[in-house]
Amino acid sequence: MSESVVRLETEGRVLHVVLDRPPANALGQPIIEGLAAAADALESREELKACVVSSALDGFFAAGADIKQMGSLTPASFAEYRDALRAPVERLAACGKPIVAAIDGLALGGGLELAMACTLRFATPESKLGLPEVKLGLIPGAGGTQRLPRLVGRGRALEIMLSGRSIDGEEGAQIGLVDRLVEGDVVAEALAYAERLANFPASAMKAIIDCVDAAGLTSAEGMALEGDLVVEMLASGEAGEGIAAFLERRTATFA
Ligand SMILES: CCCCCCCCCCCCC[C@H](O)CC(=O)SCCNC(=O)CCNC(=O)[C@H](O)C(C)(C)COP(=O)(O)OP(=O)(O)OC[C@H]1O[C@@H](n2cnc3c(N)ncnc32)[C@H](O)[C@@H]1OP(=O)(O)O
Repeated sequence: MSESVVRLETEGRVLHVVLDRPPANALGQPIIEGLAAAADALESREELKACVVSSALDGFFAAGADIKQMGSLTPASFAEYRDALRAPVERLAACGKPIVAAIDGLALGGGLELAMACTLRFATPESKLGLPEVKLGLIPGAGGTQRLPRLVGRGRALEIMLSGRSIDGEEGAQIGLVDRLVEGDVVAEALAYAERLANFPASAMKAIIDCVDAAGLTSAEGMALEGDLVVEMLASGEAGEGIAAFLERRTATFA
């Protein structure tokens, strides 16, 4: 099932990971499995030297964790899926090969967290990026509270996560969340960039990434705290109201 919603296409020495789970690339089990398969390929196939992650869906990169499946989860199963989603995302972040997220549309919640786990983000000006978990009574739980501050600074990260607002690609490029603003075909540009990188030694590219990230885009303590608190939020009645409101297409009312 996962191979149909996450296509792994080899283009020379570049792995092109295409998310294709209508209607919004919600990060449910099939996509989680597909991302794990992508991490397997990057870790095991030496000939693959770079990667692009894109979406086959018009208007969506990925709209985040699957809210439709969230409402039925207990805190224990939510924690299980938190770890199931985090695992491939962190493996991609740690694979030592450059990964470009090619964003043309909505990258929200876990969708943006996936993009932030990539080495670079290329986006169109009209793309929308955000961590709206607070609107559901949740918090980002797949590394967003760790990576966003290190990419854009503490203040901007807090302003974005506390408000749950989305920013467009232009603003993303201004604050350092988007590394290349692309008018037109962002996937083609990302693939062309990745193909250029694939001509360089894998060891040198890994060394550059390792040195830049030596200070870490995440900390073990921070990831542990985020992981515990996202489950705590789900266990609170607030997240139940947030999830129900989304499913009932109404505005949530929090205490
Ligand atoms: C079995 C696996 C369990 C899966 C749960 C995993 C739990 C583990 C999580 C722990 C880690 C946390 C990870 C992360 O930090 C948490 C999150 O990502 S929470 C979700 C954050 N994202 C959002 O809040 C966005 C919600 N969506 C919207 O606000 C809007 O849909 C939109 C994206 C702005 C688009 O709006 P519109 O253009 O008006 O379109 P619609 O609203 O009608 O949406 C179209 C269609 O897509 C469905 N959809 C959109 N987003 C999601 C989603 N996140 N999950 C599931 N489905 C989604 C929407 O319901 C519509 O479907 P349709 O009604 O047409 O069938």
